[in-house]
Amino acid sequence: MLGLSHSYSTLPERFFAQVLPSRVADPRMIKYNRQLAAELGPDWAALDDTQAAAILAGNEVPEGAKPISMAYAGHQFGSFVPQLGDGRAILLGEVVDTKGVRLDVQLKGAGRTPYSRGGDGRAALGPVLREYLVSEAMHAMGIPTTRALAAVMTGDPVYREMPLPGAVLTRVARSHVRVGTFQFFAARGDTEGLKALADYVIDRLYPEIKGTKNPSLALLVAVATRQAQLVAQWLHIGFIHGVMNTDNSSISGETIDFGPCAFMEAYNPTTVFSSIDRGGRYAYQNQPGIAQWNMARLAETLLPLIDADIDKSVESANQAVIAFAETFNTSWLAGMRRKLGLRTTEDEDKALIDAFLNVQLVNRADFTLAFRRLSDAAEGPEFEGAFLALMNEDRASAKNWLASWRARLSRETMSGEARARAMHATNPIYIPRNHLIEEAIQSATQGADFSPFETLDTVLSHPFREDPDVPVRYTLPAEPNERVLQTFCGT
Ligand SMILES: Nc1ncnc2c1ncn2[C@@H]1O[C@H](COP(=O)(O)OP(=O)(O)OP(=O)(O)O)[C@@H](O)[C@H]1O
Ligand SMILES: [Mg+2]
Repeated sequence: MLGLSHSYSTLPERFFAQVLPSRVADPRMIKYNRQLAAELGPDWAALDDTQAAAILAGNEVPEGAKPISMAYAGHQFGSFVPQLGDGRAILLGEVVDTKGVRLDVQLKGAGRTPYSRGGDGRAALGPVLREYLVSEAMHAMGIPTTRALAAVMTGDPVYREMPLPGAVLTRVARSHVRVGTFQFFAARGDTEGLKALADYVIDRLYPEIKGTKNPSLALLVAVATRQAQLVAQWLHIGFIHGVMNTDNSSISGETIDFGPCAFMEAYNPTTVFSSIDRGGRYAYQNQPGIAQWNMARLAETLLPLIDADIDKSVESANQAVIAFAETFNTSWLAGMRRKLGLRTTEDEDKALIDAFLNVQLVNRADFTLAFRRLSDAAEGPEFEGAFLALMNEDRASAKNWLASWRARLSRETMSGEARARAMHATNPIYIPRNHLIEEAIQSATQGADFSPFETLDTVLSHPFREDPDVPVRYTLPAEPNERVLQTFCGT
């Protein structure tokens, strides 16, 4: 008994399709996330790898499961597609975890569904490993995200440009409802459906809103707030989502869909990796604007629920969308102050931060290491060596900036040691660097060797604690010959 329950399938039938996972040839566990399994409950923790593989590859439908795929729509690269839905994802059910939080347990890559359109319903091993590693790394860095409970090999090939090993990822989320789920009903003029969906997510994700004067407006404000905070956190660690379509924008405010995501190394705000993002729509610096655009699309769907008077509705919704910018700016600035070791606030801090980013830009410095080695330097000027070694193009600019930073620090009361500790707890040393992920994927795909994946997963589980036993290459940007210039959408 895995304690599966089913709140989403109490919604009207048009919200989802009942569908069973397709059988696979030879399920084999790559990695069962036992820590997360324990959070789901003792029955999940008690599964051995073979039992878990059979269930999480979809071959054995556990007692109490009622598998469904969810309907949704979405704007993809700005164009509206009225009918998407889980084309390869199947929700086994929900579990109330040991902390009392209701979580979706969903198989991604579990076979065709009524929403598959032309697709095969499957996932290749590479994207499954990428999603596992990056989503768990995000979690370890304290960023709201879907989690990875398991990666299982199916024993069946999937055909992309070539045959590749197939795999299934088990994803755990506070909810898989997306902006695109609201759009699905709005596009059909289905106000009743919208109301039922809004009530559902308020009940499950935003219970504090229940009983307020205008719950639909409060919902918009709450989602926009979480999205603004989320994207600020992405920018703080150099994360580029890569495919911020409205169907990949979560109502719970979790990071979802790690298809073409990647981390920026040398700081450059125009960085793009995704092979399908040719216009750079989802570049690093565009992410807040795009998230706000996505919130405008959510706002449009909620208009009929906000006020019977459409003008009033538009006015309130507009304000909520405009407020996104302020929430984002506040979150971004607060996080950047933490990254610089500042506790107090001064008006010129934004300029100090921008100047630091500019020093990184002109020096083509690694964004992650620049902040980490600055954290080391917080102990005192004698620890500046490693920081300055990153600044090879215009070291004078880095030295000047350090002087202005130290002048700013002199107006704070924290000791250098305490500041270094605080900065080390917010500036990661280990991030999922693209070439390390690629290396893990290559050796798993080509040589069935999962040890680089295992090692990387372990290293990424302690992003803020530098471990002298971990080889230094896990902290370094790619060498020119290792550089990954593109990531490919995981379909
Ligand atoms: N191999 C596939 N077979 C069928 N449908 C697919 C496949 N890959 C993607 N899709 C569908 O195409 C749409 C957009 O794909 P996208 O890459 O955003 O999603 P995804 O990575 O499958 O899923 P998610 O957003 O759930 O992480 C979704 O409706 C998705 O279910
Ligand atoms: Mg998606």
